[in-house]
Amino acid sequence: MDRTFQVDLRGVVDLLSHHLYGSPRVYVRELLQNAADAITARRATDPAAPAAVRIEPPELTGDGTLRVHDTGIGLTEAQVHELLATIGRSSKRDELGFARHEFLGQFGIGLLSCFLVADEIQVRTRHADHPTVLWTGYADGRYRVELADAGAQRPEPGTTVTLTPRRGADQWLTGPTVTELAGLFGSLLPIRVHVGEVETTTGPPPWSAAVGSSTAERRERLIAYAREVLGFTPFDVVPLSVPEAGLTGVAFVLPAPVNPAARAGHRVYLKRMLLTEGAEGLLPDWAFFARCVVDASELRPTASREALYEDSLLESTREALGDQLRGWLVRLADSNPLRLAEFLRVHHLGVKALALHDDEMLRLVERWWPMETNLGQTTLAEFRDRHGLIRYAASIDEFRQLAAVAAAQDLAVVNAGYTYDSEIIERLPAVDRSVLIERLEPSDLTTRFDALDPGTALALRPFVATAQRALDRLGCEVAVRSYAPASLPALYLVSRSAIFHEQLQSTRERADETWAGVLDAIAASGPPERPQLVLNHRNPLVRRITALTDPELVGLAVEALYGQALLLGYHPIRPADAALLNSSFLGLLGRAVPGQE
Ligand SMILES: Nc1ncnc2c1ncn2[C@@H]1O[C@H](COP(=O)(O)OP(=O)(O)OP(=O)(O)O)[C@@H](O)[C@H]1O
Repeated sequence: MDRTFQVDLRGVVDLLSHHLYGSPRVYVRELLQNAADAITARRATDPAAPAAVRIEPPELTGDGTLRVHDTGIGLTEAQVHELLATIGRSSKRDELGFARHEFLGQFGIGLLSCFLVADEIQVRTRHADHPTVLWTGYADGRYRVELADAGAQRPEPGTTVTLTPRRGADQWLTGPTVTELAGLFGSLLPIRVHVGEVETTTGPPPWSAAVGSSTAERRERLIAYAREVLGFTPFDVVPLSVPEAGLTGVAFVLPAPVNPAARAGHRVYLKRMLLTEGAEGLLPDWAFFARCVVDASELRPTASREALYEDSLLESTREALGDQLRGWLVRLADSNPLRLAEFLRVHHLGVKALALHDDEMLRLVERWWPMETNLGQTTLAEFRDRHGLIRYAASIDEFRQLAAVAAAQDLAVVNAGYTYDSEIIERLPAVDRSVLIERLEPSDLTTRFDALDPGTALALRPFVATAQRALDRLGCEVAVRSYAPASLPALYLVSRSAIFHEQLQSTRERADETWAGVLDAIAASGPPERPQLVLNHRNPLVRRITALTDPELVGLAVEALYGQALLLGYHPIRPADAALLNSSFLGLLGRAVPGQE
């Protein structure tokens, strides 16, 4: 024999309050929603019917209850039995069970949220000329349906919901709280809502065309709205519209940088009822510089009505909104580059992240974002115009090591060590094949240095041999060249393959046998170029050192130059380097300080 499920209402209410709804305050939203839907339903057949909701908090009812009156369609006795006695039953779905477009509700559980704050819910309702019906439900699952006495008939169609607060929940029903919640959730509703004498509806959304006669006025109004509701003065206001989702609204561009990883919360209304002040997933991740306030009629809520339901419509809406923000950026670049520069100063990380997969944004960054170079700040486009190609150092350390020396050789270099910069540069040729790029290889610099004349080179051979002996154990090659600036005595240059080999070596020392074997195989694939200490023959001190005859002093001096070049070039100091720095310093000090032990 088939049986029917029994429902433990207390269990369901517990589930709702602890696992579905974030706070008991949602009961106000659910009541407003039912009232608004009932009015919509009545007006579908009687467009001239009144459309008003009045909430009377306990301060006005005087008996400790809260009452919500609406001029909606009301329910017949049969409907009361059918709709109010079955959890999950709703009049707002079509024959196929789909949510009906014109209504806010769809799940058939909203009224239950009143049990979060009330022990008893009473619904007094009248549909058209039918008699007034009284339904009383209790938190323990009992309910009663009765017809009202002749003297207690409602004079007009509509519904009054009366809540008797549960112990400890009175604060959710007080006048000030209900006024605040009715304003929060329902301020944009297209019907008038009063709590006592106070109207909590404010008319159409502030971005709608009906508000403010001119665009400038509307903008001012929106800026004031952002200040009041979101707490900041926006950098700009971008109108949004996605007809497919029945969405209208605005994006407020934030005036200060935000952490791109921080989830952006948007204020979302569905059919003019506040869904949430912190919706996620409305904009693409890269658009973290904007906060939206939107109203949509086609997007769906999750059952808790506190978030947007992730479906293909939300996905295409997100894309459309992303396009609109991108369009705003491109327009700004064309119409007001100064303003764009200001925007980029604040939000360049977001724009750069976007440029990694968006050609238009890539061009925008190339044209407008000033990058650090060893010849001052310039945009990539200017740099390319001036130098024919984009030469860049891919890390900040590499740039620091080489910037001054490269500049002295008339070699312009972009510092592409900041987040996304080298990826952006490397992506440019894919979008515009005329763009030439070249990653600066530190060891390439030596090819720009002047060789010494053969006579000098020959005379320096003994010195180079002694110096080389001193640095052999550090795996470093010694060379003498002549280059600018003369003030720089020595430069330590490592090719990228040598850096890789060094990292491989230090991992090898810490690795277990299997892993070490793998690393050895990689290392065997090609002998690394050795790092070079390039002494500068134009430097007066270096000249004096090359003239020394005492091999011990030559060793100490070269070791000291090696250490100094490492430090100046921001190279990592290995234990062997640290020991050498120490011994060469003490050795030189020992030589410098006169006297016997
Ligand atoms: N004020 C009202 N006037 C007329 N009918 C109402 C009213 N409140 C509730 N109802 C009826 O009771 C049904 C159940 O209401 P309930 O709030 O539980 O669910 P819902 O509004 O249909 O969906 P949701 O769970 O999404 O709010 C509604 O579908 C509606 O038919």
